[in-house]
Amino acid sequence: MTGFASIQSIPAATPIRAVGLSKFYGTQQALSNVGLRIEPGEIVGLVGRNGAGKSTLIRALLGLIEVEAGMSWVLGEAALTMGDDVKARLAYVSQTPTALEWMSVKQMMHFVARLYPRLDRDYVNEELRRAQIPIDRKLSALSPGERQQVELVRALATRPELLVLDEPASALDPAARRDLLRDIVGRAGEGGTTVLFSTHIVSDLERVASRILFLHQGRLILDTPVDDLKECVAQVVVPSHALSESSMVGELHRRILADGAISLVLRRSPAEDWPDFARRAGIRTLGIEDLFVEIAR
Ligand SMILES: Nc1ncnc2c1ncn2[C@@H]1O[C@H](COP(=O)(O)OP(=O)(O)OP(=O)(O)O)[C@@H](O)[C@H]1O
Repeated sequence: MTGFASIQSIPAATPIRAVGLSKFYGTQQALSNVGLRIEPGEIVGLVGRNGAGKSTLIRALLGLIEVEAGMSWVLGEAALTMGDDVKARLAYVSQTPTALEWMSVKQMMHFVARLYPRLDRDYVNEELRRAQIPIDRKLSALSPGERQQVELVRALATRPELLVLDEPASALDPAARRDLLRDIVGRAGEGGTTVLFSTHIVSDLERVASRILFLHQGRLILDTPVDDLKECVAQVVVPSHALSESSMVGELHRRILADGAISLVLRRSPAEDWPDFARRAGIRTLGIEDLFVEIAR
């Protein structure tokens, strides 16, 4: 009984944790000192412009690439030396899946079933039938959308504790995308699966993510619950003489407008008020898409 009680009180391992991740490709810095922590059951959306470093971050978090600085842990284990037991609790779908291309869909699923005893074959059969995937066709002969669906079915069928998806919906049609999002929400809600996914599709984020990570030029400039975004991130436009050149506390982004004024994107904590100068200038709240566009300019 004592043993049972103590097992119950052990906290679940943090699905993802990272400190100080920095990555260079040659002289180009793709990640700059990124730290984060994702808790069990969260659905976290990772956004940022093309080339912002999203895929690099995902690969670094999972220990699929080496980094110049920092470290990450997956389900409590150092990512670079993750054991098979942890790998079996994790499912990852890359942006452009290329593995096992010479196999048919059916052969690939049989192969995966041998590696993952937890693979839910009924789910595989049902989902492949529902998506009308030609299961005798080679993976290399599928359309990009079909290929992406097969990978997602494979990943979801292993009933992972942690699901990491890099641009999972990029090749999917609206119906397939809706099914995927429904599945993700269902898994997180009922099954307690933790989900990290990158996307450019802002409406997908708004529909399913509980938290948003905004990556810009390799830096994690925003990490916030989606519900706090409207309250805590805003744009103000101020005359250039009103600001010093150095960036201020809570400043996420600044740019000079055609008339010389400065557009600032600011962040505050829910407990704080906006600074006086910002309230005087006028606060414009930003949705995810507005924020994306403002920072992308
Ligand atoms: N293998 C590589 N060699 C050199 N540079 C790379 C490599 N992989 C990525 N990069 C560069 O690192 C930066 C980040 O790339 P990454 O693929 O992580 O961005 P991303 O945010 O996923 O982009 P996208 O939204 O277009 O998929 C880019 O400037 C990219 O050109």
